[in-house]
Amino acid sequence: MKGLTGSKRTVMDLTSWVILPFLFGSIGIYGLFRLLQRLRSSAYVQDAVVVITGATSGLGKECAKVFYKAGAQLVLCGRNEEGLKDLINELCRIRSGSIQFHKPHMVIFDLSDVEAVTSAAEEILHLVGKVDILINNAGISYRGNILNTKISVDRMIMDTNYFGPVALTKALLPSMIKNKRGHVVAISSVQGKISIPFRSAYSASKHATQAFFDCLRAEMVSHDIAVTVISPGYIQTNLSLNAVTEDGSKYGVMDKTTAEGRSSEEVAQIVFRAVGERRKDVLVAGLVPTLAVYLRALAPKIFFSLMAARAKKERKLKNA
Ligand SMILES: NC(=O)C1=CN([C@@H]2O[C@H](COP(=O)(O)OP(=O)(O)OC[C@H]3O[C@@H](n4cnc5c(N)ncnc54)[C@H](OP(=O)(O)O)[C@@H]3O)[C@@H](O)[C@H]2O)C=CC1
Ligand SMILES: CCCCCCCCCCCCCCCC(=O)OCC(=O)COP(=O)(O)O
Repeated sequence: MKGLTGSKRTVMDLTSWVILPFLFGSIGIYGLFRLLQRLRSSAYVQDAVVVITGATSGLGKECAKVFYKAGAQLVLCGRNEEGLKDLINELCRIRSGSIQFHKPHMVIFDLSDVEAVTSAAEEILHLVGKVDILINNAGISYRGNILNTKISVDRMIMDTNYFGPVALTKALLPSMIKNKRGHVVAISSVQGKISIPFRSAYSASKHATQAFFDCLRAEMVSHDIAVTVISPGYIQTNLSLNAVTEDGSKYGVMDKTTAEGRSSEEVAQIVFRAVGERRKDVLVAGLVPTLAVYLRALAPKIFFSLMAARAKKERKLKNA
């Protein structure tokens, strides 16, 4: 320390005795906090009966893998029997460490058919007796101009993305309440918080989803049933390929936005953590979509002008 001036020595003393211990201490406490949170999440999911809709592809399939590896008893739902069988075979090939795995069940039904949904709920309860966590993930997107879109297309999107999950949730809630344990998850979208041009039916279905499950959360507090709404931005899945157009035909294009989205593995991990932490509302988006959500709430006039400009630009590109 010879040759150091008094003020330099004070700065060094402050760094070694106050700032560094505080920094390392904080990192250590944060690390411990995260570890405890992870252990709590794992304990919450282990041996829990988890129903996942839309498990045949994309985010649903990845959620199935994450929850299976955490020891959940899965009920995988979808329309495609072969796809579900392949997934079950893939899961059963995963080697177990210390966690006891459960062989998944599958239930096949079309979410856009409310009667089929009600029978499926009965089948689920018959198979596993109870449901601890319901993940309403299945969904379909849309591309089109409101003026040219058949009302049957609007209905089909609402049936699949809104009425189907609502019917399934209503059919399973009484058993959750009876068991005094339950958690309902809705996979919505950034488009459940803001509407963008040429997505009317999809965006409307996701806004309705947000509203319904926000209401459910409040009504279920007295029954101790948790409700989580997750609103992701673009994810690399088949969503745009499977989207429907104005006349109900398949869009069949892998959009650049979808291809450049987050990986479904990453989003499935976020879903897992959000469920384990009993989060209420989770926006999984980058800076621009997040700012757009705030802009819609705080300065709607600016947001509407931006959307009008976006519609004009997209229309021009289409007609070019
Ligand atoms: N990809 C993205 O950019 C984003 C996706 N999301 C949401 O994530 C969720 C999952 O979509 P994602 O994985 O991306 O897309 P995918 O198209 O890859 O998966 C959609 C799943 O929903 C199922 N499904 C569709 N229609 C029905 C129906 N009528 N009855 C039963 N199941 C049906 C599909 O089953 P089948 O194999 O039978 O067609 C499939 O398993 C959706 O709710 C979507 O809105 C939210 C934000 C962004
Ligand atoms: C203060 C600066 C604010 C800047 C705001 C600018 C407004 C920019 C608009 C951003 C729009 C983001 C849209 C994101 C949409 C999205 O992530 O959707 C997820 C999906 O569900 C995808 O479905 P799709 O079928 O549309 O591929």
